[in-house]
Amino acid sequence: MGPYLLGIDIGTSACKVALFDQGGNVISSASEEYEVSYPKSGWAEQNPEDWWTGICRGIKRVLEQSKIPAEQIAGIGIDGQSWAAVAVDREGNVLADTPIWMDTRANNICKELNDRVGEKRIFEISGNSLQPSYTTAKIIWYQRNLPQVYEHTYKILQSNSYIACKLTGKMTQDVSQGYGLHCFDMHTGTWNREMCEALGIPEGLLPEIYSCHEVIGTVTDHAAAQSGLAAGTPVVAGGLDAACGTLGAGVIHSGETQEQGGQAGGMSICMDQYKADMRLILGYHVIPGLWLLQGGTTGGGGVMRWLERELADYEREEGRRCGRSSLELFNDLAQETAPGSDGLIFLPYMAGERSPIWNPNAKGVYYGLDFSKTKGHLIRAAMEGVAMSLKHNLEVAEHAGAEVSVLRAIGGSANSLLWTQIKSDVTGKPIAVPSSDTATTLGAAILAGVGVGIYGSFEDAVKITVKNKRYHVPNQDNREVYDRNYRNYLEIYDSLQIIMEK
Ligand SMILES: Nc1ncnc2c1ncn2[C@@H]1O[C@H](COP(=O)(O)OP(=O)(O)O)[C@@H](O)[C@H]1O
Ligand SMILES: O=C(CO)[C@@H](O)[C@H](O)COP(=O)(O)O
Repeated sequence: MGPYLLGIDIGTSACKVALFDQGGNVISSASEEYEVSYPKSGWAEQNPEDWWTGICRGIKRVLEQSKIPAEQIAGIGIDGQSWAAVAVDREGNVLADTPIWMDTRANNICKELNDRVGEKRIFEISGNSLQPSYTTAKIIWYQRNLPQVYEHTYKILQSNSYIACKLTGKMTQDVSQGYGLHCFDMHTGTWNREMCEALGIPEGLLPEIYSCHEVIGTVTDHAAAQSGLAAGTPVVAGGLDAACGTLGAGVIHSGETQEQGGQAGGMSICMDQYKADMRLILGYHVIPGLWLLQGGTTGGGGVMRWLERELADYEREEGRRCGRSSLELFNDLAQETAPGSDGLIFLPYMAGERSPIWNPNAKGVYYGLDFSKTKGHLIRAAMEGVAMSLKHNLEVAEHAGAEVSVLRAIGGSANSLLWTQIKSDVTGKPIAVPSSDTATTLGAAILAGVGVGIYGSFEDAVKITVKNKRYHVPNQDNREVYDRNYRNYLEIYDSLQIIMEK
């Protein structure tokens, strides 16, 4: 066993693999993209086998670039996107593409369960309102719509536990991903038999629950041959991407807050006491004894990814010529536009919206177009709209009693100085950027480091590994224009909601 730790992140747009030394420095890293398919309105699926293929490719690249023998890896941690429902048979074979966290196909099932079981009862046990994005109703959807899949389903896994299973052969459920299921008791961190029965989810489908840093097994010979890892390397249970990113950003004490800019946006407020709110999302942190009160939106970095896909033909070409990315050139265009985008306002509800409005029928909207508006306006307004959805969630959390001071940014969007500054200006909160591209994989690697005993505690691990890169302070000159736009942002949704429901 050597001195290195491997973090694996199953993001929505790509998987990332990063090799760290014990000081938290990235020795090498790789990212492998994959697709989300949207076969019908409200559906968003991925093939878990694509995650595994990407991860194997990523691990090989990381080992090759670093020239570090796989035997030198002391432990592996995996984090992943939330609320998948990976149906596997007894051998761990995937039986169907999984609906991911953006998928709202089970909306009617949620309505039915909320009526039958009772919204309040569900919320009191699970700490969350029952909504279609979560795993719960997706299982019932399989029961009703894919009986041939359901019949052969041995367990339902989450994204990280599926990859942990590919590596070790063990089927597990980590505590931080428990929040995807409303038969998970958020007070005790255990499955709740009574709620399993009420919701119609057989307890046998649910894997045994582990702490996120617990070693669940070691890399099998088969997985070693596929991935290039050394057989026998310890693997910990891992956790939710947002929670691992929270750890990797150094958010480990009550009152500290992570801001998230992956495909999804939002924030996670660390708490040492149970505090739930129907409009937000409650889960366990990857650190025992702590909870995260989260705002989780559907539009984060994904909004920019969509704009880039649709509008960046010129910037891609130009970027190749000048050695910059199309997203960097997009940032330049947005920078040329005035704060407030001259009144252009964007609602980032690109796959319905999760917290705090929970409306699967919500739509993305540009309001305020006229002939003077440019591509720069479209980009900047999109950045501002995502920042306003963050502000909306923060306001609800603060109203519910949470205290938020500094935000610590994670995810690809934090690569953009402009976007991070906009988020700071719009929310009025300072934002520290610890290590934008690697916070999530670092969190996963820290779990492995604590699990195999390299770090004596999470506190020690964070002190040693987490570094600050930048600090953004709200610019008071922009306060008035952003406050005005935010009021309009809320009003535009209120006015359009009735049309969105049709
Ligand atoms: N320079 C940049 N400017 C704006 N957005 C960026 C930049 N770099 C990356 N992003 C955004 O980051 C997102 C990817 O973040 P990441 O944390 O890797 O997401 P995920 O974990 O969901 O796959 C992309 O959707 C992209 O829009
Ligand atoms: O639901 C959450 C966190 O609670 C989302 O953040 C998803 O887990 C997606 O993460 P990214 O792929 O956007 O990083």
